[in-house]
Amino acid sequence: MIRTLGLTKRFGRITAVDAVDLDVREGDVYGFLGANGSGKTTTVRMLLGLVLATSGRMEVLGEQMPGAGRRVLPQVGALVEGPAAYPHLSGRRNLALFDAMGRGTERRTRRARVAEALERVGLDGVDDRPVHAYSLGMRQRLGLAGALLQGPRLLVLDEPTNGLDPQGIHEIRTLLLELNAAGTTVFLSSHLLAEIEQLCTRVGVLDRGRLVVQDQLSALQGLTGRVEVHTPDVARVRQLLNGVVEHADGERLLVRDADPAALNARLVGAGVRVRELVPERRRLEDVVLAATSASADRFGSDRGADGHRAHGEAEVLER
Ligand SMILES: Nc1ncnc2c1ncn2[C@@H]1O[C@H](COP(=O)(O)OP(=O)(O)OP(=O)(O)O)[C@@H](O)[C@H]1O
Repeated sequence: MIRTLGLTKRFGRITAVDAVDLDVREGDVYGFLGANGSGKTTTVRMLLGLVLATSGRMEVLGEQMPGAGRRVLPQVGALVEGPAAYPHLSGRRNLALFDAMGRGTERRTRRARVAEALERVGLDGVDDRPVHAYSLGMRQRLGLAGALLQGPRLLVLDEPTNGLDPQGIHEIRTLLLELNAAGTTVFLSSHLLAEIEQLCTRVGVLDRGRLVVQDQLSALQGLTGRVEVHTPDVARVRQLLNGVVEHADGERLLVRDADPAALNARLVGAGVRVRELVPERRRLEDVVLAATSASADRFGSDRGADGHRAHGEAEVLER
């Protein structure tokens, strides 16, 4: 759905986007993650033909961009930072104008299209208020409604939950998952790890303009080769598994063992009361922080208890 090769954008001496190779596949909910200033918005703007690339190639829906923009963009719903609207007009009126500007949109069905888009984003009850009376969250929803008008094959959203309260974030997340289940590919940028983790199937991470990670979320959250065991019989487990208990925190132990079933059988066989036993998975946060060391603090979290680098693969990709 989106492929770029060596996509680069320079603003004078600043390289905002540096040789990025994006690979967004049909059916993905692709999370484009990066700290503030890492180049997300600039990339999104290039994909939509709003900014010209300095160098590199881009394909959207299988066609070369920006050349094929007239054919491609009507099939792409977009929400880029700070959606614009006429403040003195209602949300409904704004959407009708927006729809009228779209290519080949049928006038006869406009009213129904606008009503459906307003309903989808939960604005149908307040649609006659002028937009200047909208909260930031309502404006964001209106922008999203605009992106949905044409029933797009691909949605490109720059920080779609910006300014929304937790309830609003939950509603947008549900909406995006519904749209995706109905066949829409979603590409969204965010600086929020938790948002990406809850929503996305595939993840790309930008660090100072460079794509340092790109993989399926499930692969990034791969097994660590450790098993987390919760038990009141901590001393007994330590005695039984001499040397492979790597970490203990109260009744929670981390055991170096790649076979949870065998471990469980051994512990239970020895009379240990096992409350919970799960294979440990890498956290997206650790993968991202390992790959973006210089900007770690900008994601607003620490490196974890032992400060370790989580994953060799991410280190290879690191500059
Ligand atoms: N029009 C411009 N002129 C000069 N520099 C720019 C321009 N647009 C962006 N930049 C610079 O390019 C870099 C990347 O900016 P960009 O807005 O793409 O990042 P971002 O990841 O979207 O950040 P944010 O989350 O804060 O929106 C920044 O250093 C920014 O200052």
